[in-house]
Amino acid sequence: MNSLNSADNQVIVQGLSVSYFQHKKEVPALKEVSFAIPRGSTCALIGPSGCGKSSLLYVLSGLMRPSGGSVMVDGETLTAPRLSTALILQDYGLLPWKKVAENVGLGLEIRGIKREPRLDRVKRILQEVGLWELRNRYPSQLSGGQRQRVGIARALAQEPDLLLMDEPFSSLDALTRETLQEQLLHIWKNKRITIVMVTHSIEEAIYLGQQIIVLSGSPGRLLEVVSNPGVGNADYRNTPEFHKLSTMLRSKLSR
Ligand SMILES: Nc1ncnc2c1ncn2[C@@H]1O[C@H](COP(=O)(O)OP(=O)(O)OP(=O)(O)O)[C@@H](O)[C@H]1O
Repeated sequence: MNSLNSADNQVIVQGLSVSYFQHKKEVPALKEVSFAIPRGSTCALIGPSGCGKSSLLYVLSGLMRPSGGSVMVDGETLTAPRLSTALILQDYGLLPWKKVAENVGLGLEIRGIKREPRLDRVKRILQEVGLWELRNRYPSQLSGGQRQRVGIARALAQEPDLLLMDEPFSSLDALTRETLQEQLLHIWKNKRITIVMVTHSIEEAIYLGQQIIVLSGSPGRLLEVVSNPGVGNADYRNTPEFHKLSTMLRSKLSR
């Protein structure tokens, strides 16, 4: 694991605990978790259902406050959402009454970016993710994979330096999922933004996460930070290294 204090880290999580309150009773979701995420790297969060992966992502987004410990992003303690952090939720959060291009430009509109530069940026992003032809469709007229790409395009339109994704490809069929995983790697290689994703899939975590944060069962504690330098290598899925990691993570999570 890289040093928690290194200036190369964009995100530093230290002694982080998260609790919910139900009927005035504290329900711990995460307990004293510490790790760091280097700038421009990819990180996958895995662990059993209910171990606090989504809660951790919400805290990293600044939308949820921890009950203990701290999160630093770019050297500053996070106390509110940052403009350059984008969060993609499981249902993509698209507005059904707005067309693809309007959905992608939504965040920019909310931030008061003028029509002309906004439309320029939306066009560029839609072309980048191969959605320009579909710009006038409504979300209901798209496939699940296309909808997910609109969600990604909307996040990229913000020009984030930190992209947080909660199980981004979980509802997609295997082939569409692999295509989008490739596309995400392509975006990451071009833009070198920091990407943190929650996933239930061990294979997805290995394919996409240069660092894999493994959490134990509820309340989630840090079990291990696995370094995975093969991410982005050609044909990584078919390498012995990939299969070895997959066996290792499977055995860790089944204990
Ligand atoms: N709003 C809430 N109120 C009370 N408890 C909650 C709330 N949201 C989540 N929890 C609890 O906190 C714990 C962590 O939930 P979280 O959704 O972060 O886990 P997760 O690892 O993302 O789960 P999954 O893999 O099933 O999506 C769970 O025990 C869950 O029941």
